[in-house]
This record gives sequence, C-alpha cells and structure tokens, in this order.
Amino acid sequence: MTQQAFRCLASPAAVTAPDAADLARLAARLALRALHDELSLYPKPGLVSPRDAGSHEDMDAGTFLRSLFALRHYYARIAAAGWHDADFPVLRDLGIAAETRMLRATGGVNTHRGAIFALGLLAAAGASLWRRGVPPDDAAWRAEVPRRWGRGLRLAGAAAGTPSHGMQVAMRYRASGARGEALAGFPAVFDLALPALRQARSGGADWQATRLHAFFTLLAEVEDTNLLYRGGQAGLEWMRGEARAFLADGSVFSPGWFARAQAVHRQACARRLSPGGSADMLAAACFVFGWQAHMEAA
Ligand SMILES: CC(C)(COP(=O)(O)OP(=O)(O)OC[C@H]1O[C@@H](n2cnc3c(N)ncnc32)[C@H](O[C@H]2O[C@H](COP(=O)(O)OP(=O)(O)OP(=O)(O)O)[C@@H](O)[C@H]2O)[C@@H]1O)[C@@H](O)C(=O)NCCC(=O)NCCS
Ligand SMILES: Nc1ncnc2[nH]cnc12
Repeated sequence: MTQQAFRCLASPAAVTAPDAADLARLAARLALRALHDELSLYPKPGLVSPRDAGSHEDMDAGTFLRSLFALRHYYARIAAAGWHDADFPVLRDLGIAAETRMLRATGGVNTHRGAIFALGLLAAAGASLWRRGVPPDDAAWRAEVPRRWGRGLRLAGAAAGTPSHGMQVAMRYRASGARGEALAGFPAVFDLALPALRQARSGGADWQATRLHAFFTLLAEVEDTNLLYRGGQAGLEWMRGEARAFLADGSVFSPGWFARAQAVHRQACARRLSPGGSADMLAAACFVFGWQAHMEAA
C-alpha cells in the first residue's frame, strides 16, 4: 500500500466502522491461512501435518482443523480491539475466551494456545498501525507489541492453579517462552523466519520449500519450551543441531532436501519431541508475510 493510501486511512474521516470491519475480516482471513500454512507443511520434525500425527497420540490434522474453525471469529475480534487501541486486559480476555473455544472444539487438547497468543497480539498490532497510517514494515510492527502492551504482558505473570508447561520450564531452565518472545518484539518472527521466507522466495523456491526453509531456520535457534518440556536441554540441543546441519547442507537449495528433512522428522518422532512453539512462530511469520504482501499489492 502506498504512503498516500496510508495517509488517507489515517485521516479522521477514514477512521470509520466499515474500515475497522474490513480490516478485522482481512486479519481473520490471513491468520487462518497462516495457521493452515503451518499445519499443511510436511515434513515438520515431530509435528502434526495431514501426512501423520508426528510425536502426538492425542491429536491429528483433523483436531487442528476443528481448532482452526473455532478460532475464525477470534482474530477478527482481536484485530478490531487493536484498531480501537484496547488495553491489555481486553486482549487477554479475548485470548482466554478463544482458548476456551479451542479446547471445546478439540475435546480438551491444546492445539493452538501459542498461536492464539502470538498471532492475536500481532493482529492487534497490525490493526493499530493501519488505523494510525503507519506502514506495517518490520521495524514498526516489532516495536508495537512491547510498546503498547508490554506493561500488561509483564504484569500478567503467573496465573493461579497448576503451572503451565511453559511456567514449569521457565522455572527449571530460565526460558522466557511465548511471553518473552512477545516482550522482545518477536525476534523469532522478524529476525529468523521472515528473512528466511523472503530469501527462499527470492531464490525461486516454491511455497512448500519456502516454509520448510523458514521452519528449519527457526528450529536452529528458538528456545522452544515444548522441546524443553518433553526433552529437556538435551532435546532442545539435539533439535537445534539437526536443524543447523540441515541448513549447513544447503537447506532446500540443495538436492535431496525433502528426504533429509523427512529423516529428521522420523528421528524427532522416535524421540517424542514436538517443537510446537517453533510451529507457532512459523504461522506468525506467514501471517506477517501475507499481510505485508497484501498491503504491497493494494
Ligand atoms: C502467555 C501464555 C501463552 C501462557 O504461556 P505459558 O508461558 O504459561 O506457557 P504454556 O501454557 O505452556 O503455553 C505457551 C505456548 O507458547 C508456545 N511456545 C513455546 N515456546 C515458544 C517460544 N519460544 N516462542 C513462542 N511461543 C512458544 C507453545 O505453543 C504450542 O504448544 C502448544 C502445545 O503445548 P503443550 O500443551 O504444552 O504441549 P503438548 O505437547 O500437548 O503437551 P504434552 O503432550 O507434552 O504433555 C500448542 O498450543 C502450540 O501452540 C507453548 O505451549 C498464555 O497461555 C496466556 O497468557 N494466554 C492468555 C490469553 C491470550 O492468548 N491472550 C492473547 C493476547 S494477550
Ligand atoms: N502442527 C503442529 N503439531 C503439533 N503441535 C503444534 N503446535 C502448533 N502447531 C502444531
């Protein structure tokens, strides 16, 4: 989208309900597409895809599709809240309600908690930028979540009741997990996955290879609390080592990449490892990538 179009959207006359509704619908469509881009990618080490259930016994691609369907209104709502400059408790309550709908749709299985959190915050931030006429480039977007909702995120801290897997891992390994990622302005999205998506795209890779390159780039670096919870530090380091070796061997730009990625997937399944946090970061990067491409084309 051109600077001129942004200035027009930023003018008081342009800040009308139909614009907010259009943006909310767009955010929801792009978020669901991004979640589908993540789910449909194969091979992803240890993760669920339409081909198999990876390291999981309690869910498959059908579970994820039901979860996706249950989240269809959530991303529109949280984008609209971001447009209207909602405070952190409003976003948090929308996220908690979405978690409840997800768990109802999946029979109690946690498919998308991390994605509800990360893509929800990014959708709210993108909508806020749009309303103010700020082009949604990486620098503006990554600054928006900590700037607007950082205090709420820091104060949200630990909830009462049984500590989540993320909290258990935070205590044991000092890993900052999903909340730390948001507070730092999503470095996994903006420093790792997005540059990798762009590199693969400009190198002529198709969409499957592009996502796979971005996913292994994430696996090589992200401190994924799901890997720590199931596999400890050794599990996290094993996954990072495999991903780094895959990238050093030429990633998707050298022949045989599919078989090499599939071999890592099979080994991750044998170890029962599942990098769910990295999967969420891939979906978040696909979401930003899709949004920016949409704005470029508009
Ligand atoms: C802030 C919350 C997201 C709470 O997070 P908390 O730190 O308490 O930890 P978890 O409840 O464990 O959830 C965090 C999920 O975030 C993903 N994640 C992990 N590492 C990272 C990372 N480095 N960066 C970003 N994101 C990360 C990950 O999500 C995926 O895993 C989920 C499955 O997890 P789990 O059930 O533990 O795994 P299983 O394999 O099923 O368990 P076992 O079989 O091993 O027993 C899956 O959903 C993926 O999405 C982490 O799990 C949050 O809960 C919160 O505050 N929510 C409020 C509402 C909200 O979202 N608001 C929106 C805007 S404010
Ligand atoms: N495809 C996937 N498989 C398992 N856990 C996940 N968490 C997010 N996406 C996932």
